Formats: sequence, structure tokens, C-alpha cells
Amino acid sequence: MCAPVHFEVAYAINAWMTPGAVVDTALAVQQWETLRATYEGLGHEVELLDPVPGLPDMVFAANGAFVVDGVAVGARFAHPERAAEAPAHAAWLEAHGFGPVTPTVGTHEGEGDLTVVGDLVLAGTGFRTDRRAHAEIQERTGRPVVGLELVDPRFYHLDTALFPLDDTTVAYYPGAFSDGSRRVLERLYPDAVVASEADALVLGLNAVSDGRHVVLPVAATGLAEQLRERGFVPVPVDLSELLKGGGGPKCCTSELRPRPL
Ligand SMILES: CN(C)C(=N)NCCC[C@H](N)C(=O)O
Repeated sequence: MCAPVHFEVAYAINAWMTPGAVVDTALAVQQWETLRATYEGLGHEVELLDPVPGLPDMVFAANGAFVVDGVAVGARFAHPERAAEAPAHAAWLEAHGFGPVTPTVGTHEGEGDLTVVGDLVLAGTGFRTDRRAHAEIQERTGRPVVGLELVDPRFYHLDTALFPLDDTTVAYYPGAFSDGSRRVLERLYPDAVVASEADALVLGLNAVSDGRHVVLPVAATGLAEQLRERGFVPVPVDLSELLKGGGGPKCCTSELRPRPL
């Protein structure tokens, strides 16, 4: 995680951002601290990346790299405004034993468009991630990559529209995906939790599950209820200030998946 001490909406690179939007940075930090404390309270260890002045989106730590089985693949951001975040992530990862960390040739924004469900990597494309990066990630991780096409600019990263619940299933909002990708999801995850548009529009799918607890935006009340009915424990958090940048709990969280023992 990376504290939002330099967070502001200085440019607009997604449909949620209005340049010059009034941001209460102190409140953003307070909300982010609550998220961090929530993870620690659930027993998860949190590592911190130093924020860099002039990189207001660095709080969205999920986007700087993709790590699975102890292998870290460096991001190549689609927008120049965020490009300098990638070397900061690479330096941290290399200093912590994940190196060498090099970016892909095609653009990809780490866990924004990449997630792991069991053996599979699910990979979004359509707005930020180049299909070439999907093939590179498969080569570099040795895990099968399933490409999913995003079609609605409000859901510009896969993690705005889908998250893994455990090793076997996911929650997702079908309206964010192309017809073919929806059929892929139905085939792979017939028992998925299907979220409503109302919950997707508060970035309810930008959630983090440890297989039992699901940390999700407080406004996603319908989704929380669906999760409860399925035996999960919803843990709502309020990140309203960071929503002005187009992010929620998952965006603030880069998962460092270790090498299997
Ligand atoms: C949930 N999402 C989409 C993330 N994984 N990251 C948020 C990135 C926000 C940043 N302003 C941008 O547009 O890149």
C-alpha cells in the first residue's frame, strides 16, 4: 500500500475523474489508514511503498506491478501521467527479493487488469492493457491467461468489474464485459456472484477477498447482502475521497503472492 499524502485530481484519465475536483487529502489519508488497519485487524501483513511527490495516483498501488508465485512483472502504464510509478514499484520489489522486475512491452497496469483465480490469471483489456501483455504475462508466469474484453469506460480496469472470491469463483458485473467475455465468465464460474449495476457504479467490485472476509466499498450494500447470503463476511470501508480518482479498496492494494512452498 502507498499512503495518499500527495493525492489530488490533477488530470483526468478515467471517467470518474474531474480535474480540479476538491479533494480533502487529510480525509483521504484517514480513510486509507482505516483500510490499512482493517487488513491488519484481519491478520494480513501490510508493506508500505514510499509516496513520491508529483504522482497523485500512486495511492492506487495495485497498478504498479503484478506478482504471482513470487514472480513480479513490472507495469507499463497506458498514460504518461502515471509512467513514473512503475520504476518506484520495481525498485521496492527488487529490494524485497522479487527482482529483477522489468516492464512488459505491451501496456498493462498490474492488478488493475490482472487477477488470479486458482491456477488461472484473468486479464482485462479494452482500455488500459494491450493484448500483447497477456501473452507476455503467460510466458513470464507460466500460468494460463484468460483474456476478458471490457466495453464500458466507467469500468476501465478489470478490478472495477470483477474480483476473485476464492480459488474457484468470482463476483462480477456482466454489463462491463463484451458478449463473448460474459459467456467465458458464465462457463468458468457458473456459481459466481453477479452484481447489480447499482453496486458496480459505487465501485463495489473493487474489493479484496481473503476467501472469507471481503473488504468492499461501504456503498455497495446490495453486494454485501449477496455475499453474506453466500457465507462470506463483508467488511465495508469508506474510501469516498479516493473514489474521486476512480479507485476503491482493491486499487489501493497490491497483493504480493509468494512462491509456493
Ligand atoms: C480500480 N482501479 C481502476 C484501479 N486499479 N486503479 C485506480 C486507478 C485510478 C487512476 N486515477 C487511473 O485512472 O489510473
